[in-house]
Order: sequence, then C-alpha cells, then structure tokens
Amino acid sequence: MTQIQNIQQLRQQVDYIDDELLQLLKKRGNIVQQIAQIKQKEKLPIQDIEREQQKLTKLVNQHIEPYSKEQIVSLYRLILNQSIDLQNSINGASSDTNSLKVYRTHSQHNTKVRVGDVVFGEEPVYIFGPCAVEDEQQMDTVANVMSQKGLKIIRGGAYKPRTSPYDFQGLGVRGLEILKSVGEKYNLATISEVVDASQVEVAANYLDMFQVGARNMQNFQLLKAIGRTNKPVLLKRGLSATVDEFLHAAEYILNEGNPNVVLCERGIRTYERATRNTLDISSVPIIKRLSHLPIIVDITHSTGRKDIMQEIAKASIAVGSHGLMCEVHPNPPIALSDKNQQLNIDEFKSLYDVIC
Ligand SMILES: C=C(O[C@@H]1C=C(C(=O)O)C=C[C@H]1O)C(=O)O
Repeated sequence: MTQIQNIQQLRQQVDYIDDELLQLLKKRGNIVQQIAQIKQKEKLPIQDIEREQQKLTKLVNQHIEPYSKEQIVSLYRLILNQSIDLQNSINGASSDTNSLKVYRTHSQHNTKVRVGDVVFGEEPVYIFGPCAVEDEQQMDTVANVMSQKGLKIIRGGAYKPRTSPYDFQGLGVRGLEILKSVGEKYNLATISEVVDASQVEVAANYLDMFQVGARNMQNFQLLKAIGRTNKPVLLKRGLSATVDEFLHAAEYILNEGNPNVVLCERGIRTYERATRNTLDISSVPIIKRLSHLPIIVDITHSTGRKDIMQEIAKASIAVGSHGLMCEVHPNPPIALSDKNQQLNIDEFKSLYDVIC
C-alpha cells in the first residue's frame, strides 16, 4: 500500500468517528434541551457553573492522551458554551453575540420609540433644554421659547454626575418636579438623567423618558432597573466605549423586557483637545447598519463648542441621525454647569432656524 493510500484509509476511519461523534453530539443536545425545559418550568438558571467545573475536572482526570488537559478543557468549553446557547434558544434568550436583541438580525423592523408627541426613528427629533434644572424661572423661559418654536420634548438634569464633588450636583426630586410642571404647562415631554437604580421608581413618576448618561453606560444595575420598566430611555455612549460595548449596554435594557431604547452618540475621549470630546460621526451609520434602534447625536457634549454647532448639527443629520440633543440656557455665563457650551436663547433660535 502506498503512503497516499494509507492516508485515505486513515481518513475513512476519521470520517467514521466524526459521524459517530456527530450522532453523539446530537443525542447530547437533545438531552440538554430536555434539562433546559425542566429548568424553565422550575425557574432555575440555565447555567450551572458548579456542574460544569465538576464535569471538566472529571474529564481531565481521565486518560486523554494524545490530548493535553488544556486541549480537552478548551474542547469541552466549546461544547458547554454551545450547550448554553441551545438551552437559551428554548426560552428565547441567547448569549450568542450574533443574535443580540439589539441587532438587525433579531428584528426586521426599525424600532420606533414614542415619547409624548414625538417618535424617535422617524423624522429627526430635537431635544433642547438646559444642562441642569436650576429654578422655575430658568426652566419656564426655556420651555416657553421651545414651545413657541413647536418643539415637543425638553431636557433638564436633576441628578448631575459631576467630575468634581464640589460642583453643583443637581436639585434631585425638586428638579424633577420643576421639569414636570413646565412640561405640563407647555405640553413638552420630559427627559432627565437617573444615575442610580434606586432613583428609577421615583423618577418614573416625573419623566416621560429616562436618560442614562455616558458615565453610567455600564452601570449594569441601573440598566437592568430601567429595563424592568416600560419607559423610553435615551442611552448615551460611554466616554471610552466601543460601538460593541455601547450596543451590549443597550442589550441589558432590552434583555429585561424594555424595547424602548434610543441610543445617543455623544463623542468619545481621544487625544484631541480642540473639542471637548471627539464626535464619532461614523458610529451613526455603523450603528444603523448593526442595530434596529434609533440613534441621535448630542451636539453639545461631543463638541463643547458653540461656534461649530451648526455644522456639526447638519453633519449629524446628513449621516442619518434620528435627532439631536443640544443644551440651551437663558443666561449661560451664570449657569451652574456647562456654562461655556450651553446656547443662549438667541443662539438657540438661530440654530433652530438653520436645522429644524
Ligand atoms: C445541561 C445542563 O445545563 C448546562 C449545560 C451543561 C452541559 O452541557 O453539560 C452543564 C451544566 C449547565 O451549565 C445541566 O445543568 O446539566
């Protein structure tokens, strides 16, 4: 027999074993699915780490040559991970990154998120309002000009995550009360940031939309708490988050059952200091390709500069943003936060006339 014939014969043996392995894997998969069904009924968690560790320990203690222990562990890790995916697919969840709920592959339709009279995911939605709620007069002035321009949603921070603990931290519930009352007076939906899971229940009484700020994009307890409500949420991209991390943060909210997520690109941290952050304009079309969720651009925080805001606003809409967020204050020089980047009323009006 030639060496080539020898290889052919050995390959036949390998093929035979592969067929058997496949049949055994199939059998294993069926049993694992039965276990998943029982776990689902009994409300038990799908993954049992202890059982997996016991199994791996037992396997590597067997005679496994020519494989090393490490090789067997990595082979079985693959089997166990696929097994978890199989079990998850029975009850609709999935840890398979190709089928995240935020992905287009999961939903054929573009998500639309209604907040009061606006719908994110259709025509661009413009969110204006001050960085922080400071007092009734300040909010009334801004809300009044906004409603004259026909705008339908106002922002204003009540809980301010500030770099320095000595800076204005926001009015808390009092701020939410003021925001709600101007919203009612001028028929504007309200959006404000929550920074901790414990605030979600109370804030829900005052707000039409939650905001999760950049610093809290990976506050997973907060994301889960918001995910357990049905209230719309604007999720901002973290300061140094990749697009993938950003989408996984949104997945936390969807996975708890709340589909009403709007994403917000707000610039990322780079070496460039000419702008406060570097607006990653490419993330908008990229995310629109990957995800069915609406995405808007925060033109205030991404630039931190009023002089380029009109161009950045136009560019954002041009790349397909579903809306813009921009800060406006009646008297920016005396604002308690972000005084250099908030537009005054005249600047707001001219930006509005150019873009809206
Ligand atoms: C099948 C089970 O569920 C999971 C899958 C396992 C497997 O494929 O062997 C082991 C433990 C669990 O993480 C089980 O609990 O036995």
